[in-house]
Amino acid sequence: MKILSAQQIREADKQTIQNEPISSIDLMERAVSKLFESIDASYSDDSSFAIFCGKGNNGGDGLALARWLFQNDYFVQVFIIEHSDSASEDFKENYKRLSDLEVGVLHISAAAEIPERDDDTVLIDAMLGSGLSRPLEGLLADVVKSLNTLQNERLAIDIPTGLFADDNSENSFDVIFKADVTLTFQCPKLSMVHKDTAHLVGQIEVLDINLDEAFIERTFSLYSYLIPDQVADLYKPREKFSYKGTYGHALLIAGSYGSLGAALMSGKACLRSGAGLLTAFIPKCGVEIYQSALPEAMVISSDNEEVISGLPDLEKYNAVGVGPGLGTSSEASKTLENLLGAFDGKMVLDADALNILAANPDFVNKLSTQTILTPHPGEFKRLLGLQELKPDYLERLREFAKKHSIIVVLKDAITAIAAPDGQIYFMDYGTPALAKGGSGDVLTGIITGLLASGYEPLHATKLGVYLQGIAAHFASDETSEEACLATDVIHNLGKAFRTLS
Ligand SMILES: NC(=O)C1=CN([C@@H]2O[C@H](COP(=O)(O)OP(=O)(O)OC[C@H]3O[C@@H](n4cnc5c(N)ncnc54)[C@H](O)[C@@H]3O)[C@@H](O)[C@H]2O)[C@@H](O)CC1
Ligand SMILES: [K+]
Repeated sequence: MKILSAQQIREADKQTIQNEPISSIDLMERAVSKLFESIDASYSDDSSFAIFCGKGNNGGDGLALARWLFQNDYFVQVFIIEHSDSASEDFKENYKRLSDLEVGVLHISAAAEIPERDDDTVLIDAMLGSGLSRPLEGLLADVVKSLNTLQNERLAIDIPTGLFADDNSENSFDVIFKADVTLTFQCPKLSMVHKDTAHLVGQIEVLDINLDEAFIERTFSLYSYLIPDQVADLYKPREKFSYKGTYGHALLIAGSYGSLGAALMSGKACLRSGAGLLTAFIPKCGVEIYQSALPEAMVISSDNEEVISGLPDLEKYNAVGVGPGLGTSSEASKTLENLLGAFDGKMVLDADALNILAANPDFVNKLSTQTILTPHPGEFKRLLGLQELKPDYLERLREFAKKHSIIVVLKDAITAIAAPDGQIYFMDYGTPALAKGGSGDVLTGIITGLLASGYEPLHATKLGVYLQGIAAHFASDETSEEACLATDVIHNLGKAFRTLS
C-alpha cells in the first residue's frame, strides 16, 4: 500500500470527484460510512462519544459521523471548535443535516468552555486533518492540550489534529492530539510510521474509501506500508516432490564464549523458517552444547576455543547469516573481512557483525548486492557514524541502502526496510514482547532460513519481519508481553507461517 503525501491525497480526492464522478459531499458520506463501520464493530452499543470538530472537511467528517452514530442509537455530543469564522462547504452541509436531529451541539470559543464528561466517553478528534497548514496555536492548541490531559479513550479521524501528514521536523509535539487509535482514509501517512511521531497516532486502521485507483497507481511514492495480503503474496508453499536440497543449505556464523545462546536461537529460527540444512560455524567451546540443543544442525567449530576464527569452505552454502553473539574480537573481525571477500551470495549481517562493520568502514564496500543488514537504531547510528538519529533518518537510511546496493532493515516498533532502489517499506507487525535480548538473533535466523530456501533477498526480508512479528503476537497471547521469550517466538513460527497460506 503506497504512502501518499497530503498533497497527493488532495489530488486523489479531486481526481475521484472528477472521474468517478461523485460529489464531494457524497465522497465524505462514503468515507464516514467506513468510519462508522469500524467504530460500530469496535465499541459496545452503550458507548458514548464526544466529537470535537474543526470547521474544515475533517470537522465535516465529525459532524456526519455524529449523525451516523446518533441514528444507530449511540450517545453523541458534538463540540465545534470556533477556530475560524468561515467553514468548508461540506462542513456546512453536514451541520445542516445534523441540526435536523436531536444531537447536542456546543460551540467552543475557549478551552475552558468544554464541559466535564465521564471517563467512559470516547473522545473523537475531528478538528483538523490533512489540511493542517501550520503548527497549532491559540484556541486549537488550548483545546488539544486540555484534551491530552484527560484519561478517556481517544480516537482520531484521518490524522490526529496538529500532526502534519508528511514532515513534522518543525512541529511542536506537545500540541498534537494523542490518539489511541487513528482511523485514516485510503492510505497511511508518513508521520504515522516515522519513529518521532508514530507514538502519537496509536493503532492505525486504514479505511479504504475507494479513491481513484488509476490515479493512485500512477502516483509515485518512495514509501509503502505493507499489509498482510501483500506479504502473503510472496509466500511460496513447499513442493510435494522436493527434498532437503531443494530448500538450500544455510551457514550461520555466530557465537562466542558466553553468547552461544544467540547462535542457538538464530540456528533454531533458521531451521524453523524452512532451510533444508543448517551448518553452524561456532567457537570450539560451544560444539557439544550446540549439538545437544539443536541436533538438526551440523556444526563446524573454529580453531579458537572462545571466539570465531578462520572461515570454512563456503562453496556449498547458498545463504549465510553472520553476527549473533559473535563478539567483536580481532579474530571475528578477520573472519568477517574474509567472508565478505569470499562470498557474494545471499547474506544477513546482524549484531556484532554490524558493530565490526561500524568499526571498519572500508568493509562496507565489500558487501555483495545480495546483502541484508538488520540494525536496530543504535547499530544504525554507529554504522553511519551519527551521534543521533535526526528527523531525516529515513533519508539517511535510503541513501545508505542505495549507495551500497543492499537492503537495510531498521528494526523498531514499526520496522523500515530500505531497498537498493530507494524504496522504503514499513512493516507494522511489532509488539513490545520483542523488546528483549534474543529477538535480533531470531530475525537473523528467520531471514537466513528464508534465503537458503530460495527466496530472493527483498522477499525474504519482508516475509521474515512479518513472520517474527506475527509469531511474537501468538507467543505473547499465550505468555504475556512481559513473559514472552525469544524462544517462545521461535515456537510460534509455525502458526505464523500458517497465516500466509
Ligand atoms: N473529498 C475530500 O477531500 C475528503 C476529505 N476528507 C476529510 O477532509 C480532511 C481534509 O479537509 P480540509 O482540507 O478541509 O482540511 P482540514 O479539515 O484539516 O482543515 C482545513 C482548515 O483548517 C485551516 N487550518 C489549517 N491549519 C490550521 C491551524 N494550524 N490552525 C487553524 N486552522 C488551520 C485551513 O486553513 C482550512 O481552513 C481530511 O483529513 C479528511 O478528514 C474525507 O471526508 C474524505 C474525502
Ligand atoms: K483529526
